[in-house]
Amino acid sequence: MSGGQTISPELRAWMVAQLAAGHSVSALKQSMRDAGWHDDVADAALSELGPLAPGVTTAPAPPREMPGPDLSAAPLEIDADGRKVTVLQTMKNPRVVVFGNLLSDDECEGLIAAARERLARSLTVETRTGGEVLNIDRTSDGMFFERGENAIVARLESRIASLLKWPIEFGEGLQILRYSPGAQYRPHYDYFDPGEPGTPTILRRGGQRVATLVMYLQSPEQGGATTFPDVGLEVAPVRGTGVFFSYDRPDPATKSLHGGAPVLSGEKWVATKWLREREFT
Ligand SMILES: O=C(O)CCC(=O)C(=O)O
Ligand SMILES: [Fe+2]
Repeated sequence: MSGGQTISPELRAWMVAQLAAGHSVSALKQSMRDAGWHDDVADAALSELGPLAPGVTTAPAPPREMPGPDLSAAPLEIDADGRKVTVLQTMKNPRVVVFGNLLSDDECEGLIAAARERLARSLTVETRTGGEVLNIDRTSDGMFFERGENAIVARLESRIASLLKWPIEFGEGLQILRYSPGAQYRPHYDYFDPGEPGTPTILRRGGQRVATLVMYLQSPEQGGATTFPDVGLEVAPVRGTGVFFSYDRPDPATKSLHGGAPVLSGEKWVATKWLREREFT
């Protein structure tokens, strides 16, 4: 692209006015994205504004530290707190790593057994009170464990911290989801949408989510892959394995859009660990 010709005088005036009115660069970018601009074009337009908007830097933020396994020596196996976790597949953009031998069968069964009672209870409560709006985007049943709530959860959390080199305290409690036939989780981002009014409140508990580890506790018979529609990737939901993905900013450009494809037969159970920027309180 040739420099300096991206924006019309009208657009320039609008951008300057938005910034002068106190709107953030990211809000401006979101408006441009909503209007159909591609991120790289919006970035180029914003960088042209530089001299007109003193104090506003549009230079890319320095690379931040991110959770993730150390793959610098291309290991086939990683010792994670005493367990030999295998590296089955990796992708750079989006950042995706598929792990094998992440959990034992006993651990998978233990988590399911502990979650099952609570799922039953929470479903009863919901039906009785009519509370909790039915979410058509996610038709699985779910519950959360507290961090360190039982021995299996605690062991798994220290394994994850070692594997992904991220403090236990920066992780949310483990979420368990059960998908019956027909259930799915439509493609979504796990980070909190900066444009949503509730997001600043959510971010007070540990900042943004920066990575997700989905662990398969029970394979369905058919269906139920974890899909990454931007890159056409489908990860098979095989018990004991897991898929890790990270996103260094709350932006679709991370290509971290993902979902749980409909389960066609059998039941799929997953445990999800979300990692935050800071200590999650
Ligand atoms: O069930 C899956 O494969 C995906 C789960 C997921 O996206 C989530 O828990 O955020
Ligand atoms: Fe997700």
